[in-house]
Amino acid sequence: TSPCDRPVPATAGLSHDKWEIDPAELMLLEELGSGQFGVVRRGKWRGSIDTAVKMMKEGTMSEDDFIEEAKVMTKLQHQNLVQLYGVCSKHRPIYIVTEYMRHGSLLNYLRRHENTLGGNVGLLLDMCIQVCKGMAYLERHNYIHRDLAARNCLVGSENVVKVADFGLARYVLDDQYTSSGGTKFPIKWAPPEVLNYTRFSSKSDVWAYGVLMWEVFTCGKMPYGRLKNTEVVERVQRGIILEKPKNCFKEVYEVMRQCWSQFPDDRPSFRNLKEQLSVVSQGLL
Ligand SMILES: CS(=O)(=O)c1ccc(C(=O)Nc2cccc(-c3cn4ccnc4c(Nc4ccc(C(=O)N5CCOCC5)cc4)n3)c2)cc1
Repeated sequence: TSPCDRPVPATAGLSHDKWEIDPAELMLLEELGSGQFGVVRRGKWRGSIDTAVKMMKEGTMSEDDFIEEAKVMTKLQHQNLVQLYGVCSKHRPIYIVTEYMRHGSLLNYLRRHENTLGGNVGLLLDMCIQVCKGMAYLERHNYIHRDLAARNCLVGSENVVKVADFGLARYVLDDQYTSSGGTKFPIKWAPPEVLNYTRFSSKSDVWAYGVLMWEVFTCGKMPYGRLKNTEVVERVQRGIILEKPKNCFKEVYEVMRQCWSQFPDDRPSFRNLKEQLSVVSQGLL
């Protein structure tokens, strides 16, 4: 066959996929935790940038689809979203590299600091408002989280709280986690339309946000206590909602109740929640 006589485009080889991180620029440090998805370690990127590196165990996620989505996720930038720096996808396991949050998950932080946080309603409300701001940004970009909960938010210095792993749930392969009948499905954070039809939307994120507010004001209690998933589904479908936490102002509980309206359209948007919560915050403090 005749050699290709087309000129080589000037950009050939220069296409630095900016969401692709060179593992040689990453120095892996101590383990931060692990789960069925693999291990998370602290890392230094380009010598000085603190990162968290999620090393995704093979078979836990549909990697090619995730890598494609990573291009979009790196563009989602907000002070209350854990920034995705990029991925190392040229080897297995793939690495998901994000900004580092030094105090770990919001859930563990609430439980560890219950004695100091419990009485500080202003701080608890501020944490809720920070999560709401991150979620309002995702809502504005028509981006659905699908697994909003205190365990999926992270705490940094000066009580900064950020939303993590937005959209990641779509790529988890474990159908115990993805199907609403599965043992790992987050039933206690799901509204009726997700339980019945797996219909996710920003309004199903708002329902989950109401449960996150309850987690914050109970300093990390398990919603519905030790009730079995089937019992929770039955209650949610009958319109029974979580009770008001002890040290929670009724104005704050009123916001949670709105998030738990049976019909998605009756729930506020995150944009509206942000306004309501700042009025409540000014009124109470
Ligand atoms: C449902 S799923 O899609 O399969 C899924 C499941 C799990 C995950 C996931 O990322 N999990 C996970 C597990 C462990 C650490 C992370 C994890 C992710 N991060 C992203 C940014 N920063 C962090 C971070 N920071 C931590 C964690 C723990 C400590 C710590 O040791 N502390 C003790 C002393 O006091 C301070 C805190 C410190 C910083 N931990 C994330 C993501 C997706």
